[in-house]
Amino acid sequence: MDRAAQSLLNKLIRSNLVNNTNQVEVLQRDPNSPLYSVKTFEELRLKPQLLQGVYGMGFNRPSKIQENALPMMLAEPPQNLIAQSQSGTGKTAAFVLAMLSHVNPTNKWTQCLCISPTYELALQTGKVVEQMGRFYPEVKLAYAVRGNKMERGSKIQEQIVIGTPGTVLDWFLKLKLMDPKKIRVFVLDEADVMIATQGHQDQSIRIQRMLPKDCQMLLFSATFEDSVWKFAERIVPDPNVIKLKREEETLDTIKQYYVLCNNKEDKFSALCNIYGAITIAQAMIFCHTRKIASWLAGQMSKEGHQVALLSGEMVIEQRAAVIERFREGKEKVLITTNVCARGIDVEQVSVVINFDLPLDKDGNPDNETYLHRIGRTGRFGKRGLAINMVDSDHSMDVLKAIEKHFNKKILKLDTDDLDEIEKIAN
Ligand SMILES: Nc1ncnc2c1ncn2[C@@H]1O[C@H](COP(=O)(O)OP(=O)(O)OP(=O)(O)O)[C@@H](O)[C@H]1O
Repeated sequence: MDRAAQSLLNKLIRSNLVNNTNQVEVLQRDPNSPLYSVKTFEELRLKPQLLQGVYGMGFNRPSKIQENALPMMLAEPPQNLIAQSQSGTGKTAAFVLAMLSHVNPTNKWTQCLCISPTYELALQTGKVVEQMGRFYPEVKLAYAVRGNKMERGSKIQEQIVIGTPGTVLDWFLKLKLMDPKKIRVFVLDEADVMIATQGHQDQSIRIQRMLPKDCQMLLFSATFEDSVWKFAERIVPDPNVIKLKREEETLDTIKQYYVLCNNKEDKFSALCNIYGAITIAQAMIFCHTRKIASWLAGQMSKEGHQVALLSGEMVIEQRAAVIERFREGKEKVLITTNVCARGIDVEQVSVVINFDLPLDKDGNPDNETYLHRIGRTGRFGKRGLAINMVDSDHSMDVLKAIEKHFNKKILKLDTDDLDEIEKIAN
């Protein structure tokens, strides 16, 4: 699954703010100006209509990233900002609030422009604008996305435009629907997804160059590799920078076991043996390929074990529905592949089963994915259980390598010893 699809999926399944106790790191453009952060939305002196919108969305107080980002974004004169924090920490809500605050509704032209990597992501952001601006109906929103046919030369009256880079360029240059010189706030969302497409990267830079020097530039990203950082610096001159430090994932509270099997069928029977024990809580089962995942799901169902399958063949909406059912506890066991499950946080998962051990594309042990998979159990001090299925000398080597890498013992488990398993699962 590509990054844009992953990001969209994350948005569709997220029902609330990602729980976060991490520190925020702030690098100010002008270190002499006092650092200003807010603990309440009132302190921001938002327009009453917007404060109403914020509370209407069920937000009580600013999230970690919003505490620092909002005062900077709403400052006079406007400040440029690069903000990085993992998805679901409130970035979209923050820049939407900034756009809505800076708009002058009596001016019937585009003043705020936000670009997103895909059509679907642009629509998701638009929804947030609509929700948050619910009590501010004078402010209008237009979507610069493919399929939104516009007549050449007709001027856009909407104050906020959200779109994809190609269509935005067309609206500026070919169709002359808006005047780049009148843009006051420019937002580039999901920079890490944006640069995954070379064309988008070039288009974004072209757009940025057309904007006035004093236009406020804001850039957001969930990750911050060097390439994203380089791109960010080209888009945002003299930036303030806000980063959310990532939570360290550890394996301390997770008990790890392995089960010795001969082949895939053997692994399947071992799984059936422990099904009863693992369904005391919720479990995720990881397979190496879609094919194995659907085979396993089929076999489990035939045996009368209820399982859900999350697979790459499904469209985003179907995947979101499966994850939603799992999250609600309607499904106890979710069978999936690596790719599908990246970034999905389901807090109540307490058992992770590696039906296949994680390998990178060269077939070597993939420690990072291992941590990622089993790190989702044992969160917030809860205890977790990881069971690895080993079915060849090679997979035993992989297991040993993982054990060595994390310097944590992975114990042998006998799946015929039901008493033992019950004890562990409890
Ligand atoms: N201050 C807040 N209080 C409560 N909920 C909030 C707050 N800010 C945002 N949320 C909610 O948290 C969820 C994630 O927020 P948001 O989409 O803004 O995160 P994000 O960092 O932009 O994520 P992504 O990287 O996927 O774009 C949304 O459901 C949003 O409505």
